[in-house]
Amino acid sequence: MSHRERKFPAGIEFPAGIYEEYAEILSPEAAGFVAKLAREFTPRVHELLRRREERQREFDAGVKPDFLPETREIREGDWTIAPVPDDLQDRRVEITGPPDRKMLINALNSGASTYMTDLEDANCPTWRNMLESQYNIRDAVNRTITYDDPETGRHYELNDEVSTLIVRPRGWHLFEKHMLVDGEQVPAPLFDFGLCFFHNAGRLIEMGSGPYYYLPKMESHLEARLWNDVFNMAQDELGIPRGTIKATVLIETILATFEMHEILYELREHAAGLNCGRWDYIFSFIKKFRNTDIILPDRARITMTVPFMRAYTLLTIKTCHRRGAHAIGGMAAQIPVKGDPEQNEKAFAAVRADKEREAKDGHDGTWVAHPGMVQTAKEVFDQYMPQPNQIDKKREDVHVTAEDLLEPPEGPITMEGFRNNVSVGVQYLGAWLAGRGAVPIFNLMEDTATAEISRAQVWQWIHHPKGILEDGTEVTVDLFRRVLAEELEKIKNDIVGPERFERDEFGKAAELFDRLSTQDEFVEFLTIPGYDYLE
Ligand SMILES: CC(=O)SCCNC(=O)CCNC(=O)[C@H](O)C(C)(C)COP(=O)(O)OP(=O)(O)OC[C@H]1O[C@@H](n2cnc3c(N)ncnc32)[C@H](O)[C@@H]1OP(=O)(O)O
Ligand SMILES: O=CC(=O)O
Ligand SMILES: [Mg+2]
Repeated sequence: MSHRERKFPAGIEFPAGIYEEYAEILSPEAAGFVAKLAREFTPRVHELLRRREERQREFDAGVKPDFLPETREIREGDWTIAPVPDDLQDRRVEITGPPDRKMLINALNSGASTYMTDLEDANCPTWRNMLESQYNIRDAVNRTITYDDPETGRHYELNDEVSTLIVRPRGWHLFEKHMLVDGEQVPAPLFDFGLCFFHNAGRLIEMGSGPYYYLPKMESHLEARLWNDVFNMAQDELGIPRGTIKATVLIETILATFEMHEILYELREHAAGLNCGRWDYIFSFIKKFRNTDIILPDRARITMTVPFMRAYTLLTIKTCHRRGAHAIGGMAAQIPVKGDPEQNEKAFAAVRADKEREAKDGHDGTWVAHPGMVQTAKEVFDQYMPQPNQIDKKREDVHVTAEDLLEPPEGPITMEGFRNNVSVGVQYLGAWLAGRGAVPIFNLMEDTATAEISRAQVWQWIHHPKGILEDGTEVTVDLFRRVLAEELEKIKNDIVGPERFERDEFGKAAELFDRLSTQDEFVEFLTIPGYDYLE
């Protein structure tokens, strides 16, 4: 039946229609469920986004974030989160990736403890991608997913033992323009979570697992409260007991770091831990303080061992363990390097070192971007964490102040760093506009969060009086445009080749990157203007 003949509850529209092959995903019942969530919660989403703008105005005026006086009792009180199910107890290696059919199968078969399938940083939100992802996830949950690669002839299917599935919906700042409820775009997280929960929660529970999520890019405990209310309503609607959903929150904004106890408290019936989303965290740090004195050096110098990043991860571990929650580490961007044994060895050594630091610090697990890295991360955690998790390592020796969290690392801005940001930024946008949300660039995994760092630095260095290269050259719009033109030539001739250069629409990517970098107002998320370019 075509979607036009199907009867949707009043007030629901799909302005671009529905691809017939994914029609079951947007059944009238599923769409009605999403619409209920949207009617109930859309006004609160807008209110919380306005609050983000207000706080930004405060930072622009010189106010520094701090721990909240009004929630002191929560920080000082003795409470823990509700127990987590067995299949979330041991999370030593978590693989992530977009819900592409082949990658879903490969990730679930990878030997990682869990797999976070990503509708967010690793995914480009075209209408087709959003529906196909839901379709693929549903097939994976039902264990019916298969894939036959037309290029290699290889057949893919799930092993008997697979990783525990966790889904990451988009963040509160995005709206799904292809579904309207009473004329308003549906908040993207409600669309993603709503469909996923509606189609899969019952089956997951039947199979002895549960509806598990990762929640991205939150900036306050009030945003966590909103998620908690969404979960309660969703569970009530489907007759699933409250507390069945388990959600891990990414601490990946500088503001969320000041409210970690509060976030866990709001979600205490549904919380499954916190994760150090390091790439968005760096982006958020640059973004929030862009109009202040704080300016960060080259992206390559902002490592996990600089003091403010260490302060953040150690405080996350201490906070989680006090509340009986898992503290998951983050993503090292290195992936296996094909055809270059020396670079390959370096990539593995970098991942090993990163995971060793995390395991020794007390993290209860970590992220990898590629199946080839699962074994390395597992070996490290097996060595330092023979038990399922190390929540009993309370890290009471850790003392982190607001000043520690806000101390920017020293270091130069170099021409090499500037060029790298320009090249990575435009290469990523080229891929993203062509529908791919995660790509290898210069032997590193790049996704929305890492690309945001590159383009935010370019904007800040152009607009900030301290945006001066170590050789004394001032970073200006003219310099940016010259470097962009030169980097585009290199990309076309030496990196992707003229054919992919055309196909991936580098013309549009350069136009968008120029806009993001040179316009006076900083764009909050590149995906917002980027979305206007998608069908
Ligand atoms: C900041 C953050 O938010 S981090 C979390 C979000 N980011 C991510 O999840 C990125 C995940 N990683 C990826 O998407 C990919 O690894 C990329 C794009 C970086 C590289 O992918 P490719 O170029 O395809 O890598 P490569 O060619 O080495 O892949 C080899 C095999 O591993 C598979 N593979 C690679 N990465 C993954 C993954 N993350 N999950 C599942 N399978 C994967 C490929 O599909 C391929 O399978 P095949 O041998 O059956 O054909
Ligand atoms: O989502 C993870 C991050 O590092 O950003
Ligand atoms: Mg992120």
